[in-house]
Amino acid sequence: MKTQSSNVGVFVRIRPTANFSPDVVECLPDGQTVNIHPRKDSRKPQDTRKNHLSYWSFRLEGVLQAASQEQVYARVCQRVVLGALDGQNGTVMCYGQTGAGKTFTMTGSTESYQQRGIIPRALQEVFLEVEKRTEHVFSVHLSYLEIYNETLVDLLQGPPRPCPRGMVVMEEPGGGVFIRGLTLHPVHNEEEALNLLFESHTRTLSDVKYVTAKLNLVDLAGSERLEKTGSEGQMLKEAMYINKSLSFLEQAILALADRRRDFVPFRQTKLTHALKDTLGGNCNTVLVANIYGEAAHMEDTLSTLRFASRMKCVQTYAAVNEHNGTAAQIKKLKNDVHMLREELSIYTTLAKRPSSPDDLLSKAELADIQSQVQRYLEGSLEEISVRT
Ligand SMILES: Nc1ncnc2c1ncn2[C@@H]1O[C@H](COP(=O)(O)OP(=O)(O)OP(=O)(O)O)[C@@H](O)[C@H]1O
Repeated sequence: MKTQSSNVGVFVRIRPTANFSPDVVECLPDGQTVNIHPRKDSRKPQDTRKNHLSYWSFRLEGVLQAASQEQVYARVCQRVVLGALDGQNGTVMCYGQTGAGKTFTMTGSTESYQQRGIIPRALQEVFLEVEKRTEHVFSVHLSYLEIYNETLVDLLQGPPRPCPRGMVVMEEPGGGVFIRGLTLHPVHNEEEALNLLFESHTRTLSDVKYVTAKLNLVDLAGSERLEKTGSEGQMLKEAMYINKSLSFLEQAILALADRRRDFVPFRQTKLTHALKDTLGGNCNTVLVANIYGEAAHMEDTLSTLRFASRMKCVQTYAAVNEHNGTAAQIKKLKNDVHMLREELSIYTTLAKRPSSPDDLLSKAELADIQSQVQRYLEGSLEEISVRT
């Protein structure tokens, strides 16, 4: 399997607001660096120490300031979608404080067509590509999962009809994950698929191999610190769960970014468990860190950018998920049968016995050979032994 190793692509997108503070959030002309300068507090004495860090600098793959939805899609998501159509898993994820523009980036606004976000654009691109790539047959499936207070919720399952065994994050051999019980809906065009997350599978007819890929489009909950939310009751419970899963996400990312750590705590929450192959696994992963460019939000902006720079150190290993199709398996079995027949005829020739095994072998011997052949084809027997 051809594996491509790369670091998570990290972008920062600044929500355009009336009170943008260029003296606090400084975007360098390289289009990749954002410097955060602490606000000058006139009540505090100025720090005159030499070498005192006077600002924080973050270098990312791109700083998206005043970028249109089209530009954001092209920079952040297009290559991930095209990778998925070639058989590589992909994830695009938005992280940031409440109101900083995660949903706007991921889903977009319904106000105008130009304002549509990554999900509808990705769906459009998938179906345009499916039409273009006529040499392949594609099947696209879509599911929509919400993780709410550590409970997995299938948003496409209609009226409450929970999966009899409940939904569970399951690990596959090879490090992948899937959600058992999450419904996969076949979709045939953009309209059927809009506003939903999706999984795409491609199957090649002419070739004997086919590839599969899943594409995760993730809108995370707001990342602000709990004490700031000032919530009570159910809202407090929600905020606590959000805080818990985002801090476990941060722990997993810290462990992944540290090459000396050989254990990564993925199973602590549903979020990190479900994103296991996205973070450090077989996946092309991109993060958009959504921030406000306002002085009043500097603390949250800093914590979002710190998270983003840790994410930058995480390496993933995207591989084309190639499988042998049923046709290939049938062809292989036919070949095996052919080879076995030839082998058998060589044995009989060598023993100068009549060419038909029926003349040579007793019923029990024949049954034994047939059973050996069957087990050989199934892979449970390495060698066939024939009496000569
Ligand atoms: N780049 C942008 N251009 C125009 N409007 C934006 C942009 N980013 C965000 N907004 C607007 O700001 C508001 C808040 O954005 P959004 O709902 O996307 O925040 P969020 O980060 O998803 O918040 P939450 O954590 O509550 O889900 C929305 O009205 C959205 O339309």
